[in-house]
Amino acid sequence: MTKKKYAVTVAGGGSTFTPGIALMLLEHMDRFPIRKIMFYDNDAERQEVVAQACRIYLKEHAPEIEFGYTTDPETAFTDIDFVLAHIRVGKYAMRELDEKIPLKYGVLGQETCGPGGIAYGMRSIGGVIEILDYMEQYSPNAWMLNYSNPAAIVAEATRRLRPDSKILNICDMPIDLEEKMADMCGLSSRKEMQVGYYGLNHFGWWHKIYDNNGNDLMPQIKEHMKANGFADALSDTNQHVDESWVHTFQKARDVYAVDPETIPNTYLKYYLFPDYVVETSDPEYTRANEVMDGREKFVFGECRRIVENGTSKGCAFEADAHATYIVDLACAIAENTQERFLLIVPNEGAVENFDRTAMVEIPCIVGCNGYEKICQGAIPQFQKGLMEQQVSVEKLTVEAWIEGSYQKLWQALTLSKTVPSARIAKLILDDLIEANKDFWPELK
Ligand SMILES: NC(=O)c1ccc[n+]([C@@H]2O[C@H](COP(=O)([O-])OP(=O)(O)OC[C@H]3O[C@@H](n4cnc5c(N)ncnc54)[C@H](O)[C@@H]3O)[C@@H](O)[C@H]2O)c1
Ligand SMILES: O=P(O)(O)OC[C@H]1O[C@H](O[C@H]2[C@H](O)[C@@H](O)[C@@H](O)O[C@@H]2CO)[C@H](O)[C@@H](O)[C@@H]1O
Ligand SMILES: [Mn+2]
Repeated sequence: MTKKKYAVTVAGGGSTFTPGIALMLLEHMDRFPIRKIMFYDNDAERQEVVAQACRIYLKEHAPEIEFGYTTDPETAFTDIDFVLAHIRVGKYAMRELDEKIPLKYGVLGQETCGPGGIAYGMRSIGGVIEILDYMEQYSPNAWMLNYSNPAAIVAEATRRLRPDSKILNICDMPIDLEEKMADMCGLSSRKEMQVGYYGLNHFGWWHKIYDNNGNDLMPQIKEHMKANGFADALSDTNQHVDESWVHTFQKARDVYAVDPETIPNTYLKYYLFPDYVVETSDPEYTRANEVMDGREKFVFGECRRIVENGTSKGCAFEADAHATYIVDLACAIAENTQERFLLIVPNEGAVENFDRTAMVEIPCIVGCNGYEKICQGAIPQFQKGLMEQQVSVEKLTVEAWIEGSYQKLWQALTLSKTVPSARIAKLILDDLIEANKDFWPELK
């Protein structure tokens, strides 16, 4: 029997991740056959560069795949099976402001955490909902696999505004960290482990890790965490080589020390050590600058070279190894594989002693009808306390966006563990409003 072939739209066609994901899709055609790839972006000029290069690559490596790119929603979303969504509303220029504005007031500046994450959330909600609506209008049976950030706020917004939509919100940070933990245990892949995990996106903990024979791997992993955090297991791929990421993996040792019973997500450093993050930040040169000078220059330079040469031969692009989870997830839906993934889903009792309406990141089993949650039981007081504060920040942000409420956004910023007072929260908020006037709803 011939296997069904799928049509995929990449939303955020001009993303720095698009070439790596396109190459990765080609590498996995044996298990996820593709008949059409379409790129969609609302920045025609930016997308053009990436798309022209990918067109050449695809023609040379998979000419049987129909390829197109567009800024027209109907063309982008008609006759498709999956939307892979990685948009960045406001692009790096706004990420830079998200990071630099809080630093002016001695508060950390980060893409998805603290005030920067809240500001980015206020921009992303509308963009992601718009794409979801296009997908439902033109391909009502399609699924959206969303990894546009800040995933926690985007997921809460989709829960509130589009509760019945076919969208799975997922993050690749736990995947990367699980690969590192598998490496610490001498396993060749995270797929040789079964994990228990609970939290919010970029705010969670592993509480159980077994190998496929049921042996407890936590003692071994804890030894590594105690000594060097995740730094013992730096990936041998070319990802995360930037110094700032290496520091993050090392700093996980101190984050782990706060609760040695669990293994923390690296993002907890922003909430548990915000003073350290501020002290080690350069307010003139943040991660956005690093990415613009590094990944963005590299990707766009390489795309332009392919177009100039008229061939992709000798190009430096590689399939994004970490992104294979996207194919795993698409296959789980398309072929009912019932594979386990950490997804960001409505709690509804899966974390027993936590807000039922929270969007939690927990293991789920995925098949053709969506996901089933795996209960994680009751969580300890420390994690519960932190999560209650952070989930309230995320919920208030979404409420502020829906209601156009200045008051609620001020409360969200004030409640963030990264912000010292309501006074500082207000100063940051007023600067963010000015910077985001082209993107946020008007706040009253
Ligand atoms: N969840 C995860 O684990 C994970 C991992 C990596 C990256 N990401 C996310 O992927 C996204 C892309 O990251 P990047 O660094 O490549 O950014 P990028 O700026 O290079 O690409 C984003 C693209 O989205 C486009 N865009 C913005 N708003 C849009 C809209 N409303 N409709 C259509 N297109 C729109 C931009 O024009 C741009 O081309 C970000 O949201 C990032 O945070 C998530
Ligand atoms: O600062 P950036 O733009 O380099 O990265 C921010 C993103 O970091 C995480 O994603 C990593 C991922 O963990 C890794 O496996 C690989 O694919 O690179 C990604 C980007 O560096 C995080 O999960 C994302 O949400 C962030 O956007
Ligand atoms: Mn993430």
